[in-house]
Amino acid sequence: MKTFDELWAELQEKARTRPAGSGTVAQLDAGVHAIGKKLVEEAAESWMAAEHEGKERAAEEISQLLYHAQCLMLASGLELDDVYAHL
Ligand SMILES: N=c1c2ncn([C@@H]3O[C@H](COP(=O)(O)OP(=O)(O)OP(=O)(O)O)[C@@H](O)[C@H]3O)c2ncn1[C@@H]1O[C@H](COP(=O)(O)O)[C@@H](O)[C@H]1O
Repeated sequence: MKTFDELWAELQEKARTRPAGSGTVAQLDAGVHAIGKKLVEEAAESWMAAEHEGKERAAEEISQLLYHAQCLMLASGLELDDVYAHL
């Protein structure tokens, strides 16, 4: 198990070191447009899971939504504080 902040630190490190086989590096290379499409897909899957598939599936899909949101932040050059400033 990891927290949102721990995942963010891990993804920043992946972006910096670009290890072979990293899905995050592949996402970043695919770019903002591709990541944005994935984010929307995960949002829809989160909605459907929450409405029809129960708490466990909803939690799983929302975790993927958060992951792709972090990828979009990295691809856009955003830091956590840039987002937190609007909360
Ligand atoms: N938390 C995640 C995570 N959540 C979702 N995903 C990606 O999102 C996909 C989920 O999409 P779907 O369920 O729609 O499955 P899919 O349609 O088969 O996915 P694709 O065909 O689009 O790859 C997964 O296949 C992963 O590629 C994640 N990929 C990585 N992480 C974590 O990110 C960290 C870095 O990962 P790497 O960069 O791969 O080392 C690690 O701690 C991982 O656990």
